[in-house]
Amino acid sequence: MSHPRLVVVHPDAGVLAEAAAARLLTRILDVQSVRSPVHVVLTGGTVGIRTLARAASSPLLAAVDWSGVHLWWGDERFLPDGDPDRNETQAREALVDGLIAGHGLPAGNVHPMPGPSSVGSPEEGAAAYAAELARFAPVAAEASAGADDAGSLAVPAFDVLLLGMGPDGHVASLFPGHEGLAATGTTTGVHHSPKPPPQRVSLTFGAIRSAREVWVVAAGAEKAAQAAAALGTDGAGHEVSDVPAAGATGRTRTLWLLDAAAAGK
Ligand SMILES: O=C(O)[C@H](O)[C@@H](O)[C@H](O)[C@H](O)COP(=O)(O)O
Repeated sequence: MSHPRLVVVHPDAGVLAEAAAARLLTRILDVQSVRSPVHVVLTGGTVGIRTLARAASSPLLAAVDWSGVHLWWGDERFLPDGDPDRNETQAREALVDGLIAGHGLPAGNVHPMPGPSSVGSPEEGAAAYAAELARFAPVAAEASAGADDAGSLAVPAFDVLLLGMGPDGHVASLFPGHEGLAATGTTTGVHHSPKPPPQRVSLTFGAIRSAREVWVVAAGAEKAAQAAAALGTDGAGHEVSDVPAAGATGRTRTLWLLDAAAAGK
């Protein structure tokens, strides 16, 4: 990794979500002052969704030109459209549908990962999403810049990629010891997820690491051990296969936004 991770600790999960939301909106504003469109990857999980809900309540919301923003997902639970447990459903309820209804976000700029309502398997969903990602990929040269694995990755130039982290150190739907960790390309189907539901679709590490900035948001004492392991502050060496969050790095910046409990304080 060519740059250090920046760790910012907030007193509690509420302040963390508020600060992450403000940071996200400000980052979108900064990016769209120099380029458009802006590509943001959302995450599921309680902290990720709470961050979106706080963004929906922010006065900064109206400062963003949402017509030039595209929203993607880092992973999705392989559930029917509209299922309340889908990351997309929760994100739409928290923020996205309000952006479409009242802030000029084009519905076509929202790119959910397919589920069983439209494809037959997580693998089919992964393939369909890879094709959608490729539709928005910049020229191959830029797309491959900074990608870890050889060859260009056909994904948009993600400006901010949000990730939650599970107590086992998973990010997106890349779980310790799972085959998805080694997946090449941009997306992968996931089975036997230790976190329900068992079937999912996820970006690969290659797609995650292609992002300009990767932000990991985590709260709660149950995350402290894996956060320390991922950040290398527990004094032990850890393989990414054991602590997937350790492999979540951005091309220009990797930001860890924690509450005090997840920071072990
Ligand atoms: O589909 C999911 O569940 C998420 O994408 C997953 O990666 C989540 O972000 C982490 O499990 C953290 O979730 P919490 O913030 O709820 O602990």
